[in-house]
Amino acid sequence: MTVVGVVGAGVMGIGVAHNLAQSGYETVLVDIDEQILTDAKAAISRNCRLSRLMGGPALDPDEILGRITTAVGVEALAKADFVIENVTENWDIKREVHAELDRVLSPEAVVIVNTSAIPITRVAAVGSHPERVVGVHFMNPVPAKPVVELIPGFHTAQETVEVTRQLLSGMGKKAVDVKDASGFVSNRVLMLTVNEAAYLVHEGVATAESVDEVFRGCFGHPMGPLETADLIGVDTILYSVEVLYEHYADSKYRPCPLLKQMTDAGLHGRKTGRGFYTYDNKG
Ligand SMILES: NC(=O)c1ccc[n+]([C@@H]2O[C@H](COP(=O)([O-])OP(=O)(O)OC[C@H]3O[C@@H](n4cnc5c(N)ncnc54)[C@H](O)[C@@H]3O)[C@@H](O)[C@H]2O)c1
Repeated sequence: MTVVGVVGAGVMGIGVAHNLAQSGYETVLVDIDEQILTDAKAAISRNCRLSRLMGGPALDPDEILGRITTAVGVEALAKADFVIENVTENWDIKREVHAELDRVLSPEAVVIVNTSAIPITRVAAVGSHPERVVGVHFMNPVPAKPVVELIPGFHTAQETVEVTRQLLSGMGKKAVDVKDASGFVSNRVLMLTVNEAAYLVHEGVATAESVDEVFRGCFGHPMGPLETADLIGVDTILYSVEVLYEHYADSKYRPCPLLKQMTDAGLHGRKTGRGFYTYDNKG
C-alpha cells in the first residue's frame, strides 16, 4: 500500500489529502497544531458532503476520512513513499520544513513541492536528495481540477518525474510538463493579473465587483481576478507576487500595497471569511 504524507493542512493540503484519500491512498496529514488538523478534517467532511452538489461524485465522508490519519510534526512521515509539501508560500518556512523532512524521510521517498512561485531547484537544494524532489503545482480546489503543472528541478531524476506522474494519474490528474522558472506557466500570468486587478481597486479606478464583472461578462471567465484572489488566499497572492518580484528583479511584479494591507489586517479571503468580499462561512 502506497503511503502519502501531506505537509500543511491549509487550503491546498486539505484538497490534496481529500483527493488522495478519495483515490484510495493511505494519507498522513501533518500540520503544526491539533486545532488546524481538526478544522482540516471538518473541512474535508464538509467538502465530501457538498461534492455531489458541486458536480462531483457522491462521497461518503467517513470512508474518505478513514484513509486519512493526522499528526503534529513531520516525524509521522518516516514510512511515507511520497510526501506532498503544501506549507505557507514563505521561503523561511519552506526551507525549515524541507530540512526537517530531509532528517526524517527514507532516502527513497519522493518529495513533491506544491508552490505558487518558489523555484523547485532552490527547495531541492535544502536536502541531501535533490534527485528525489520534484514540483507539482496543484490547482484549487484540488479534487475538482484535472490538470497540474509538473516541474522537475535541475537535479530531479527522470525516475522521480515518472513515479510522480503515476501518482498524479492515480489521483485523476493530467500532468503538463513545465520547466523550473519562478511562477511556472500559470502564476507568471495569473499573479500579474490579480496584482494589477488589486491596483485598480487600490487606485479607485473600479470596485472589486466591477473589476470582476468585466472579466466575467466581457471575457467569459467563470470568476473574476479578485474572486479568484479570495479563493486562493489574499496572503498567498501577496507572498507569490513577492517571490516573483524578488526572483526576476523586475518591477512589473511590484506587489500592490492593498494586498499588503489586507494581509496584515487578516483579510485573507474565503479562508478567514473576508477578503475583497465577505463570506457567511469560512471555507
Ligand atoms: N491557495 C492556492 O490556491 C494555491 C494553489 C497552488 C499552490 N499553492 C501553494 O501551496 C502552498 C500552500 O498554500 P495554501 O493556500 O494551502 O496556504 P495556507 O496558508 O492555506 O496553508 C498553509 C499551511 O501550512 C501550515 N504550516 C506552516 N508551517 C508549517 C510547518 N512547519 N509544518 C507543517 N505545516 C506548516 C500552516 O499551519 C497552514 O495550515 C503554498 O506554497 C502556495 O503557494 C496555493
